[in-house]
Amino acid sequence: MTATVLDGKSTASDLRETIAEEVHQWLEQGHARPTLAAVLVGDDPASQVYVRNKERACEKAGMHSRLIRKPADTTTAQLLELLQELNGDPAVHGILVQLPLPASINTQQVLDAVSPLKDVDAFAPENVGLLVQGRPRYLPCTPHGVIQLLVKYGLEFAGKHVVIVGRSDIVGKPLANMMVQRDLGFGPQFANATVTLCHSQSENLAAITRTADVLVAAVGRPCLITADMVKLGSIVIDVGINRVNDKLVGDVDYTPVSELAAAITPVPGGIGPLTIAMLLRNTLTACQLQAQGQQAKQQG
Ligand SMILES: Nc1nc(=O)c2c([nH]1)NC[C@@H]1CN(c3ccc(C(=O)N[C@@H](CCC(=O)O)C(=O)O)cc3)C=[N+]21
Ligand SMILES: [Mg+2]
Repeated sequence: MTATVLDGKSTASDLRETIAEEVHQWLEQGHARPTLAAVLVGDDPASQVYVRNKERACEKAGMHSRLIRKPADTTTAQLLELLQELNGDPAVHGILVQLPLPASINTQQVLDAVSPLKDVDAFAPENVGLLVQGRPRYLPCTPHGVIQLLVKYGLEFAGKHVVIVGRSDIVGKPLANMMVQRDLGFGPQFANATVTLCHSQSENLAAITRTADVLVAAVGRPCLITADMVKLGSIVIDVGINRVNDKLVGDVDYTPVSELAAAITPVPGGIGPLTIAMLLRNTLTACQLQAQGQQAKQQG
């Protein structure tokens, strides 16, 4: 078997076009231009690339992006002050604090300072709770991208065994929460999974992953998923982004696994571009929610 390669790049491009049209209509109705503020601390080269991609994607979709660069020696207190300003700025709708932050910074404290209404990463406890309860305000960008790609290719997963490797707050945990729901708006066939969430302490990892109908790798370790860990005819989603000798690779040993799987995502060109498209979606949603809030206040 040779796997279908799931094209995240073209799927993301289609989604961005749809979002751009919605932004256009939104502006025609006389609303404010959706604006994302991205906070980048220090000079991590990978973060520079992501943030630049996000900026470019925003502009192409008709949104504003405001990049706020801070030196690596910025203090936690200074970031808290910056976030208070952005929270209070009515021209800023979405706020993203690019991770990882320098080790000297209290990351949790900084993330907690982002207003839940502007939290386009869906990291805030309130937004995580709403998602767990099946009534999300924002869908987390990378997990949302995974589901959008499965929807695009008609790869239904209701009742299937989805095995996620990696329990991060940015991918593994929220994706598990999404896939287990009854319906998040993609239809019940793109929900209702039987989800197993694995991590570094899981015993017999390969025995579990071999039972996966859909296997998601989200750890950040090259070649973590080898062919012996994959069921014939399964769907393999590689969320890993690793730089090896200046080359970008995922967490999956791609060539041997692609000979077993029915469908597989490449790296690059898989989930990464979808993450950015879903960030644009959340920025538009943020702008719409804040316009509603303003209207409610005026009607008081
Ligand atoms: N607050 C926060 N939110 C994030 O969503 C967030 C973050 N911090 N920190 C870092 C991770 C990683 N991430 C990626 C986004 C796009 C690509 C992407 O577009 N990748 C391209 C290749 C890009 C390249 O060439 O480096 C691809 O896979 O084809 C990758 C990774 C978002 N993250
Ligand atoms: Mg820290």
